Amino acid sequence: MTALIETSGLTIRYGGATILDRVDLGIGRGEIVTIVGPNGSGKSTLLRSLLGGVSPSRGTIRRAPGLRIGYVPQRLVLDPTLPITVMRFLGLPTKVPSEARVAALEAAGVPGIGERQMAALSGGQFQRVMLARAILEKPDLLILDEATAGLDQIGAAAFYQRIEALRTETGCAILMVSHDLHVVMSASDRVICLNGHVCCEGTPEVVAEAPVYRALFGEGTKGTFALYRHKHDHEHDHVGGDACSHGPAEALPAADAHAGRQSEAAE
Ligand SMILES: Nc1ncnc2c1ncn2[C@@H]1O[C@H](COP(=O)(O)OP(=O)(O)OP(=O)(O)O)[C@@H](O)[C@H]1O
Repeated sequence: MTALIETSGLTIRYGGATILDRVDLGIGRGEIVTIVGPNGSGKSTLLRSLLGGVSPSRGTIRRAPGLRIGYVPQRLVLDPTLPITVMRFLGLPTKVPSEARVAALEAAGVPGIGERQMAALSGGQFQRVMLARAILEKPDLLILDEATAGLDQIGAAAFYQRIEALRTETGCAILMVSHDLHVVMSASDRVICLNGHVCCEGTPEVVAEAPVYRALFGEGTKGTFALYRHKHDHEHDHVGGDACSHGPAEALPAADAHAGRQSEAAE
């Protein structure tokens, strides 16, 4: 299986500053990948470059032909005085049949709020509407930039649960930036720790134990993730599961983990 999107030696410079340095990354079909990293480590820049908004200074980004990407931004500020219903919002900027908009709201876990005013939504409902908007793209890859920022723990857990269900229902891959180093969705097949370059990657458990992750985030996180979990009544195809075979001290070589995943995922 080839990756949906793949970067090779991706380097982004703004002026004289190197923001991303030779990042190699690949997202396979149906994978859930979470990016963590300190403020200013280049997470949003990486997403922007994958979305095509920033051109590489060096290196390449390869997208599978016809790749459809849905994007849930970090925040979208709407004029609170603007009277616009959820249904109308979902019809902008391109006209979408109302049945599709209703179905997207259902898939996002907020059926029946179509006639509500956007300005009257709670933070969690607003993010679900943004998710519905991304779902309308029928994405192969859903990219979320700190989509649970501002949600409380229960709201974030419910949001993650919906994301995981979406992957199961549609088979789309998920790439998300987590705003909270303590809380990473446990369904992540892979966590990538970014600090201008890929520091380490692997399953959430492996990254949480990686010395480089602990060195980067220190005692502030007690060196661990508080993983969001919920009961599973089904099995996941953990394409990144090869990283489990590495002991904690072996979680450093990001490129190796990626290569292992690629070969395991090969059909
Ligand atoms: N358009 C730009 N021009 C110049 N510098 C930029 C630009 N966009 C981002 N940067 C710089 O690139 C670095 C990485 O920013 P980025 O927003 O990608 O980090 P981040 O990891 O998403 O941060 P945060 O966790 O705070 O959201 C920062 O130092 C930022 O100031």
